[in-house]
Amino acid sequence: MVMNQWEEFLAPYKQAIDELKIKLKGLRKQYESSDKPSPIEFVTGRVKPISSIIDKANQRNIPFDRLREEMYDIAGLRMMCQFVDDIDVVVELLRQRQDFEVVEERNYVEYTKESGYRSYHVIISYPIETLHGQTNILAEIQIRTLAMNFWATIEHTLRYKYDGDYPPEIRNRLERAAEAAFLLDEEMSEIREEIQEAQKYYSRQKSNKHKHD
Ligand SMILES: Nc1nc2c(ncn2[C@@H]2O[C@H](COP(=O)(O)OP(=O)(O)OP(=O)(O)O)[C@@H](O)[C@H]2O)c(=O)[nH]1
Ligand SMILES: Nc1ncnc2c1ncn2[C@@H]1O[C@H](COP(=O)(O)OP(=O)(O)OP(=O)(O)O)[C@@H](O)[C@H]1O
Repeated sequence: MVMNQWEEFLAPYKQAIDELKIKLKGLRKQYESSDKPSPIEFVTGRVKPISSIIDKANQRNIPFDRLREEMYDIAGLRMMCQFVDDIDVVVELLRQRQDFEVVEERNYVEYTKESGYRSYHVIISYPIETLHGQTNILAEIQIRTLAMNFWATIEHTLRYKYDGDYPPEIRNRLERAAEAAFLLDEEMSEIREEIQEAQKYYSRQKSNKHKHD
């Protein structure tokens, strides 16, 4: 594919990411204006870089004319949560939406990957309105806690450096870090109510202060 063919191919994915970021960030805003604590801490999204699409297509033998059907992470979003239990709440919110359809779920929270990776993945089919009519694209939403995200971000960077083939010392440290992230999530869950009371108190103080400013 030449450059403007890529641009044309990626346009609906860019549009999907722009729309979905607004929609999913909107969920957090709705929680903020209610008195319920938000299960969503923050949302990010990206369109997969062209070089990464080409590498993955080559590794998996995916012909370019099958990319829309077979590569489901060209549009990718992440929803970060404070607590492990929030992940289920977010997944349920996604399942109940009318503006897209959940086509697959992968539970790497319960079934941790061998690398130590934990996250809940939801693949959706999302309708995009274009000049040529409606088209459905696949997008991947990764839902994870802040601790899971910290580990995965560091591991992703190292994976690039070592091409997934870690020296034993690094492998060992990554395993211990995954264990530490797991324990951190457990500890935070134990003091969840305490934390949420404090957050409620803090946001009440903040809004009182604004009223008096
Ligand atoms: N940092 C990190 N991220 C991972 C790992 N495994 C999966 N992911 C993330 O999850 C995405 C999808 O992973 P999977 O559900 O395993 O999909 P897959 O097609 O079997 O494998 P990938 O080649 O990793 O896309 C990846 O593109 C990464 O963003 C991991 O071990 N470490
Ligand atoms: N679903 C997602 N939401 C937000 N960011 C993502 C998502 N998936 C990957 N990213 C980020 O996008 C950047 C480029 O990702 P890229 O697609 O090359 O990585 P990857 O997910 O590891 O890919 P691959 O599956 O091809 O190994 C990285 O910083 C990665 O962390």
